[in-house]
Amino acid sequence: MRIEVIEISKTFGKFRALDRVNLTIHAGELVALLGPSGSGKTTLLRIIAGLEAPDPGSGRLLFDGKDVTYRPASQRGVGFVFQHYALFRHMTVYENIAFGLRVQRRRLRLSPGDIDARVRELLRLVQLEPFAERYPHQLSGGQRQRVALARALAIRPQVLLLDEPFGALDAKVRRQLRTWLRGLHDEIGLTSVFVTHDQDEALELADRVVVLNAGRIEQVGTPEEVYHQPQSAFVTEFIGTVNRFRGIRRGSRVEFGTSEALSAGEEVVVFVRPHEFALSTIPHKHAFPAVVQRIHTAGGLVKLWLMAQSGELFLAEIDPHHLSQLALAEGDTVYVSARQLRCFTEDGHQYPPAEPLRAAVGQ
Ligand SMILES: Nc1ncnc2c1ncn2[C@@H]1O[C@H](COP(=O)(O)OP(=O)(O)OP(=O)(O)O)[C@@H](O)[C@H]1O
Repeated sequence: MRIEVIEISKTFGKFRALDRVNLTIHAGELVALLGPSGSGKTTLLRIIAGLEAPDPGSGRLLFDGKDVTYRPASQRGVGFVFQHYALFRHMTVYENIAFGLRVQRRRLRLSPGDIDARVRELLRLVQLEPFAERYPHQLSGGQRQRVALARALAIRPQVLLLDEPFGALDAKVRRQLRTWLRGLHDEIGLTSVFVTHDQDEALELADRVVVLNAGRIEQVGTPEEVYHQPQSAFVTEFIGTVNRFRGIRRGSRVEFGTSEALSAGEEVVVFVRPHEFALSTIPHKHAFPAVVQRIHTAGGLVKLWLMAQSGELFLAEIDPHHLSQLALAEGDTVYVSARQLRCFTEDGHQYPPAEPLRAAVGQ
């Protein structure tokens, strides 16, 4: 099922939770809605579900080209899973999954034999066959969330909507369920949309990531695109770890990290990811000096907290072998250049790619 969101806005009182949102989700895609708290992720998901209506006359929602903007949720063929699994406590796993099938309109309702076959198939799909007769309180959080998924899938929806589906679970179970959900999505060929504020979850799981900020879409792209080619200062800072510097741009040259009075030019914001720095113990033209504040060696990469002469504290990551070559200790001076940087105007706009920046740093 292809989902098209066209110019949709949503206002609560005077507050605009969604501001003219446009988005196409292709059939079979797994898409993440990612953004900080209050950015409008849940509101957008609820509008797609039919649990919330967009502002009257504000826009349209199409499913496979058909206008469903005002179609009730029960007639959209969508399955939902929410953060708090909301299973029926007095029903077994089996009954929870069967519930949606038993209450379907008579015209659509399956025979008892077919309902049983469908529930058994779902129990197998979510790997809970041995737990069919248990009650929700006898299950772990991850198992309960899989029951919620089976229940959502029982009506054979073409669209699966998930709101922070793993939010209440611990990190290890979350990771397991993520991998499992990806497999399930591919196996049954659904179109799935899930809300998360966890960037790792979005980047690992989704085909495409929609980054929301204050009710607007900042960027839509594959995980690689939003990570490696962020199109705004917001996306650059929101996805992955990044250092932010004040800088001055003159043509294709950018200066930052220096205490010298910055030469005349346009004030810009410069972002460099920790692994994009090159460190040297020898001064050179494109490097600025910084003092090593702390060295953390636990983990695959060494983390170095450095202080530039400008007073800006920043993080560099290098491999342990490189650290031993540099023989750095806390308090030493190191010369820093950036292999790659991203540069934005003060109001968050990126320079057009037509004007490539030389990776020039320092004085
Ligand atoms: N029913 C409502 N009445 C008034 N304001 C609302 C309502 N629902 C949402 N909002 C407001 O709209 C904004 C967007 O809310 P939404 O739940 O979509 O954000 P979110 O990105 O999902 O956030 P979170 O990650 O915290 O769940 C928030 O500022 C929220 O307070």
